[in-house]
Amino acid sequence: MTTATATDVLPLRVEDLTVRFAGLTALDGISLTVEPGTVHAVIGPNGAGKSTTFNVLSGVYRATSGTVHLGTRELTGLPPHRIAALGVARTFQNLALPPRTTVADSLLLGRHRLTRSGFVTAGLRLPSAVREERAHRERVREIAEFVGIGDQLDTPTGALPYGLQKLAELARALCMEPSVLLLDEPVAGMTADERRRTAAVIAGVRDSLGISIVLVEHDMGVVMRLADEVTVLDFGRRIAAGPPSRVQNDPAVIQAYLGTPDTGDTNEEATP
Ligand SMILES: Nc1ncnc2c1ncn2[C@@H]1O[C@H](COP(=O)(O)OP(=O)(O)OP(=O)(O)O)[C@@H](O)[C@H]1O
Repeated sequence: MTTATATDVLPLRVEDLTVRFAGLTALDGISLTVEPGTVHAVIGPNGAGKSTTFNVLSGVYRATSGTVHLGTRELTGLPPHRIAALGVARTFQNLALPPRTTVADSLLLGRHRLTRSGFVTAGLRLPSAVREERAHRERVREIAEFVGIGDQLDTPTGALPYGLQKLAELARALCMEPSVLLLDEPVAGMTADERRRTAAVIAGVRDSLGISIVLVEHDMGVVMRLADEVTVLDFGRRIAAGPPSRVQNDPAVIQAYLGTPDTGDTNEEATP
């Protein structure tokens, strides 16, 4: 499987990002840098602003102020398809693959922006279009094998177990040949086995492909094992940042997850 080289992957820089919705400040001056080839987790209690961060990075929401750059290229304000074309791919919290389409064809959809033959040449089955499609199918097979679903290429995605559907979605994002991958709760709803398997694939995407990953995830075990760097949000503000071991023991983070001691509002499972 082809790998990205250090020069292909640029840092993703978020600077002083603020997003307001009709009086509510969802993000309040957030800054973070995703270094090339690292996993950067964005965590925080419900409503902290994680999804809003993702939606700005992928162009779904517009920033009220602040900037996002990939290397020197400004992404702020670009529409989602332009951001994707610049190499920032995302997966969704909920399954988004067409259930009756085979895994192979679903992954081919991910290669749409890399397809050069127009649909007339493809429709006429010109040799150039046939060659191009064969090359894309070969790459789809490689990527499917990389995430461990190579023997499911002819299966309709809807017939796969849940964990494999999520991996197919990750594979579709990889089919865009991104340099940055935004993963929105990639292990949510999975069994322990599926979580382990998916975490290993994500580590492989970083270690073997050199792709940078922004990870929003509630499963603290997965975050602490995978992340090189963690940014913690609470009520739209960055309350801590650093390597997992440091963030895990930060009193502000513990307090944000547990609630203030005098409210008695505790949630042991969510403790980082
Ligand atoms: N489109 C929107 N319109 C209005 N308010 C929004 C919108 N999107 C998010 N918000 C608000 O912004 C705040 C941050 O929400 P966000 O979804 O980013 O949090 P989150 O950390 O992803 O939470 P969760 O873990 O529950 O998914 C919340 O108060 C939310 O209600």
